[in-house]
Amino acid sequence: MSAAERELFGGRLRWDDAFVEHEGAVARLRFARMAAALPRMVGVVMRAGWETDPRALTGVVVAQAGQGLTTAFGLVAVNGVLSSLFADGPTDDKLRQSLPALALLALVSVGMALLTAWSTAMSGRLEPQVERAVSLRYYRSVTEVEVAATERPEVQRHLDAGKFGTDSARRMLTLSVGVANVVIGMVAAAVVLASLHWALLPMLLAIALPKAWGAVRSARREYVSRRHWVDHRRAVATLLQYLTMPHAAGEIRAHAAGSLLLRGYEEMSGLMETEQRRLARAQAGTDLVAAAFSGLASVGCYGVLWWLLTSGGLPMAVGGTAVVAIRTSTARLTSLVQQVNRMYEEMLRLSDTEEAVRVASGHAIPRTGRPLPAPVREIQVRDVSFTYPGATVPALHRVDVSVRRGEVTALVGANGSGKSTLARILGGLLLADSGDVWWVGGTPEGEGERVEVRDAVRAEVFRSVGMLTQDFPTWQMTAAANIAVGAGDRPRDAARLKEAARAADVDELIEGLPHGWDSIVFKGYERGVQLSGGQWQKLGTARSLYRGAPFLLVDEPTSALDPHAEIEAFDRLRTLADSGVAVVLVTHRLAATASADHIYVLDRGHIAEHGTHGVLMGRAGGLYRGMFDAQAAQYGLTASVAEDVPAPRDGSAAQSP
Ligand SMILES: Nc1ncnc2c1ncn2[C@@H]1O[C@H](COP(=O)(O)OP(=O)(O)OP(=O)(O)O)[C@@H](O)[C@H]1O
Repeated sequence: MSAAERELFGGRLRWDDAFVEHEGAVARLRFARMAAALPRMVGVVMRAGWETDPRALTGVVVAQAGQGLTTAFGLVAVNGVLSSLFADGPTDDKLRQSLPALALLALVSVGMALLTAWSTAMSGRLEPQVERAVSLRYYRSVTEVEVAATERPEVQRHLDAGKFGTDSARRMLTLSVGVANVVIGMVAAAVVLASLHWALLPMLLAIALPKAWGAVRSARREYVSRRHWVDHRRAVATLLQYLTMPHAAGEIRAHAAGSLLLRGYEEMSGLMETEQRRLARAQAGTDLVAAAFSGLASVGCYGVLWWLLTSGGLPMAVGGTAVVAIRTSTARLTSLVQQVNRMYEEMLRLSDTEEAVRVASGHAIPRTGRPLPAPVREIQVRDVSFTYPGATVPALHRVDVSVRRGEVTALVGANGSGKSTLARILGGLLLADSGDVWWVGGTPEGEGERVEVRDAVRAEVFRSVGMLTQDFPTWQMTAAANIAVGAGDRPRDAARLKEAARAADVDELIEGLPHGWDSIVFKGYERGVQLSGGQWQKLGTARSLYRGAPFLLVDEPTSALDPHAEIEAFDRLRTLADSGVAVVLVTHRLAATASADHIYVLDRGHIAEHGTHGVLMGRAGGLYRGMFDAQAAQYGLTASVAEDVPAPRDGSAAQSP
């Protein structure tokens, strides 16, 4: 382990053997399993090819088969030429007799060139399509995985490992075509050889086997090494990424973080070089052993040929053809070994992608279920507990919360008390470990039918929720796209886009940008501009409003806004609630919660208090009052002044859970 590894990542970044074993990676490496998996993986690639461009795939297959046949004809022609030349008689006659076979040889060369060109054109057309098909399958299944499942390290590792196999599909196709080409050629040569003399075939195999063994052994060694070093490799790549990230540029210079990162890179990549050296040495050793056995087999092969010729078991012409076939087959073999070696590695990566798709579908968000009541009146969280995978303490413990349309519900509490987790439970992103989350229908006057979120059509749940998370994504796309991405399941509606931007007070800003709505809100692009933190937050709010959902979950929506903008933003949320939307507001700004209809105070995953602002302030020694007074004191307000904040709309009593 390097010093940088300890300093920056707290310890050794290597997958241990037990984990790799547990993941089944080593089991998958066994030769027999790999040999069995090869046709399946080639099948995956071929199926993707057939689904995207059947004509191109047919073209490739026909061209390959044609090349094999052409090779066989070539050897027959060589045999014909040699038989004519070795026959008794005057040289002129022998040459004349060999002319038809020579003409066939010329024809074979032309045919081979045409078929190679056709195969190149067809596989060039097919390869990118196969890569796209496999990538789409992988990324589609990854985006359908339950959020909670993505938090589990064993699922995350599978999904991560699968990423590397998407372009392997393309390379697998190229290699499959190459290998098929060589194999067909060799099979053709083998058939011709076997028909000349049965003993020639085992000789060819004896030359081939040691090289194949060496190739598989080296590929396997490299794969195991790559699995062990995957975290380390990712960490090194991250260090380099930081160096060029625009938002890290300031710290990299002002805090000299750049020197620290570069030192880390130098040390850690040095360690990887040591591993590369080890692999190269091991590979050289394996190659030597394989070459030695293959060489011995070649000597034996030519010895047998010699004996056959001298003992009269083989005519001279057939011996000549055999030498040509062995020479070309050995050249083909070298290319085969190189390609199989690469194919084996690509196959391992592709099988990681296949495994990721399988794991992802095992944790996919269900597509079916009960439809939500229409209209939904409120969400009732009942006795809900939730622990993040790998955590020892529950993030939520036996929580009861009701969120109604037409009201602002505030969630407050110390850092880590569970507010964001509760918001994600409300939004259907996380499913409770125990307890229920009911989506209740009806009108303000009366409760209707109810559906538990696990049984519901989740797509309908997502359609009913707009959300602005604390760390919402800032897409490197246009301002318009950054809002429209709030409803990726609908065609873009320009009028509603403008309306959402106006409601979030960001319309004038966008229209004033050099390229207006088409400005890319990321510097570095030709139409790129840089937005401030507060401007981004307004854009994020516009995105959640564009969703137009009856439930709006906003997590610290004003943390980057100036005081005036903040007051306006909270006023707008109030207006939105008055229009019938359920607004769930997660915030530390307690001045803003004063006008909320209901406030839940979380403490280490429990609901410690709930009620209106007025009532919670009436609880001497209460958590809410303590937090509010602490904030008021920062502004130099006395308790009596602080109590002058707007009164809640109703006078409901404080309730304790
Ligand atoms: N993805 C996660 N994986 C594991 N634990 C998590 C994850 N997200 C949050 N936690 C843990 O769950 C607890 C509740 O976190 P949560 O983000 O809900 O708190 P919060 O009240 O929103 O905090 P803050 O005010 O700091 O945003 C914390 O102990 C936190 O460390």
